[in-house]
Amino acid sequence: MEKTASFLFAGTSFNKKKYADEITRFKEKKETENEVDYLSSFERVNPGSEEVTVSKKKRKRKQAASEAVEGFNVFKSSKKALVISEENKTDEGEDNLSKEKKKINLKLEADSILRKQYNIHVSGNNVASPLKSFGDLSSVYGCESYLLHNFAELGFKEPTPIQRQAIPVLLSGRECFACAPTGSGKTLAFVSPMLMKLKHASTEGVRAVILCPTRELAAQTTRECKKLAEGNKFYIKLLTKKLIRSTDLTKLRCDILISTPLRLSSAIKKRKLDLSRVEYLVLDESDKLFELGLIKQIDSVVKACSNPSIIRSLFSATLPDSVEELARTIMHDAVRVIIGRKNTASESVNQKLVFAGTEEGKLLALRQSFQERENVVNDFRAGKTWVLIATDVIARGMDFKGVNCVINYDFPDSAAAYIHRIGRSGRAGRTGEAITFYTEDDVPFLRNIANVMAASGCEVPSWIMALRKLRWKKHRPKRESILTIPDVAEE
Ligand SMILES: Nc1ncnc2c1ncn2[C@@H]1O[C@H](COP(=O)(O)OP(=O)(O)OP(=O)(O)O)[C@@H](O)[C@H]1O
Repeated sequence: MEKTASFLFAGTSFNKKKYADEITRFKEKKETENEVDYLSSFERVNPGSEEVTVSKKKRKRKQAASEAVEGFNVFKSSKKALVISEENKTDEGEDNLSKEKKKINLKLEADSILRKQYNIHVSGNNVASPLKSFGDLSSVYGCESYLLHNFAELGFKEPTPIQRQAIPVLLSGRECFACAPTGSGKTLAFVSPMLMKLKHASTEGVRAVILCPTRELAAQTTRECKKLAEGNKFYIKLLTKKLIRSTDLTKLRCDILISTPLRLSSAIKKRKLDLSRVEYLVLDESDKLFELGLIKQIDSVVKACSNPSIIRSLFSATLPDSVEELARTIMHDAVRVIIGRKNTASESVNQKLVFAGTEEGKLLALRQSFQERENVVNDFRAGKTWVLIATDVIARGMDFKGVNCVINYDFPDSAAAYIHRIGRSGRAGRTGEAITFYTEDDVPFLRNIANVMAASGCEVPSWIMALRKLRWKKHRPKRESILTIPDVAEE
């Protein structure tokens, strides 16, 4: 396993003279336009200063990344690239060579068009072609019919953009960093290639591991895996306390094991769970998993998955540069897949900011937002909508189909927290709404949310955009216990 930090973009030298026309075309769409970097820029603010600084290293890497856009470097540095050897310099050889070259160019062009159509941005060498349809899975990759049947049963007609690109990348045996909006079908994007590659049920040991930051998400992912694997006898297991107590983990036979980092790392340590045969490791909501509290456990899982040909992948709707840098130290020749603009909120969520003034004002504003919204009340009465009062524990990954509005009662702690919270609505192509209450205490941090809103096309008052960007600080509201039933005296 390599330990350098830069192999993702290694070998991306580029003949600028030769591809001058293409460079001009691609320059119109610089990498910086594709990535909204507020997540990383917050982390790069010098402590004690309010100015955002962009390091030289970052600029250099961005430059390298922008040169690794769809196709050109692929052609240039591909192992399959055409090398005119002495033997090939015969007429016949050159003829074959130019035919082959033409074929490759046509394929690259078709890939490029498809990626543009679905807002897919890739970096890396020899990136597999995006899927034109789910049908490509059987015609190109020999997918068994049960999986396509399951897609149809679940009502999935077309692959979503992340599925179009991440599935072929993983099927071609490459490691992958993937960043795509909330609710855009990332689960299927990492589960399907696993099912296709694992083919038949395990006879011994654990073959694939999916790590999720919360127990609720791990349970949901297990359900999704089982739905997709229906018709094939895979052993898909959620690592629960019960499983740990009732099973000899040294003999666990499992195709896909889903767990939270703490549970898995303790099973490795205390119950001698062997992960040396694991062929696939997915870190879902990877930026959360790479946060300080979990990093030790992730490290022990990554170490335990010692199979040298393991394929690791990272999926999230938010992927700060710091996480990519860290992940790059463990990943090999990874492909980076970004859908739309990196670290942006889902465009199908209509986001609003509501000034509530004070803590008490928030409760009033909450009540008002329901009194004003007759339809919502009617829908609620009819059981069409429901209210879920939640903390950040279910802010990530949870897929509740009926949720059409998220209210951020307390201001989120980070842009990532905001993006994931509001992403509980507006999923799988449906529209949603997000309302964020803010008080006087929150005003210094408003600009951070406003940036996310503006980047996903929502209107933001110009005075908010004129505020200074500030490093995000945790500032928990201080309040008495609250009642959702109005006081009689208030009426
Ligand atoms: N190809 C598809 N066509 C239609 N719906 C799909 C497709 N793939 C997945 N879905 C549905 O989209 C919804 C969201 O998928 P999923 O939970 O995987 O999103 P996600 O990208 O992981 O979101 P988050 O970042 O919030 O975790 C699910 O209800 C899933 O069943």
